[in-house]
Amino acid sequence: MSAVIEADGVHKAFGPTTALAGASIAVAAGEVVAIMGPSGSGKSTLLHCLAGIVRPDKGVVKFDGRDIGALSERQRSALRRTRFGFVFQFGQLVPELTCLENVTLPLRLERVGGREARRRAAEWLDRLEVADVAGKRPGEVSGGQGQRVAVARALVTGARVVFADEPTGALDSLNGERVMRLLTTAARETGAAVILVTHEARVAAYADREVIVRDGFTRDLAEIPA
Ligand SMILES: Nc1ncnc2c1ncn2[C@@H]1O[C@H](COP(=O)(O)OP(=O)(O)OP(=O)(O)O)[C@@H](O)[C@H]1O
Repeated sequence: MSAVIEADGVHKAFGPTTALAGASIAVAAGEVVAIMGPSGSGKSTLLHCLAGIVRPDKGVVKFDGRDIGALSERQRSALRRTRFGFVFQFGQLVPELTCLENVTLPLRLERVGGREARRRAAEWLDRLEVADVAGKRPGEVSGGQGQRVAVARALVTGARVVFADEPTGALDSLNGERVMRLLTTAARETGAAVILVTHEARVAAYADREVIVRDGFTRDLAEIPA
């Protein structure tokens, strides 16, 4: 498998707390991987290391075969903006902007012209079945609609990797499943890899593979004897 993103032997401590103690993972283009494990086991820290938000104390993170630890902060920030998409538990949409404007934002940051950015954003809202909320502000839409707008924003730039940290954590099961169905379908169509942190087996069921983090170590579920 040729990985689009991978971590090898990643260690990270916050003061006296060891969050990761040798975590490794490799995810291919178009693959959806669920990271599961007990609370405090290091799942979010692993996601943040893969996304170049947190710098590991030891170990390597590679995107497209390149060590992202060797990049400057500015280069890593450009990588996050242009190649990575993010969906968190609470959409983190900009409340003052309409849903359409929220989705155009990453394109405008890349200097895509206004008309083209609006066209592409509208297309993504449509794919995520939220075209009808384009003109509304995030405070005027439901939790499920807001998360679908957040998924559109994550994918609109042609992200190669989508990082989703408990993307359905604040939703009821029906809305959670709809978000997962649309996210995974869109990712498989575009060839984006999805790294999904979740507590819920029902959500992880949308992934191709599960990786378990326990006490800062990773284990591929396929490697654990039944
Ligand atoms: N910025 C930080 N400063 C100090 N300690 C931190 C920080 N981030 C994480 N930790 C600690 O590192 C460990 C792993 O945290 P992390 O958030 O990665 O776990 P998690 O598996 O995502 O947990 P949860 O499922 O509860 O969200 C925990 O003991 C946590 O308290």
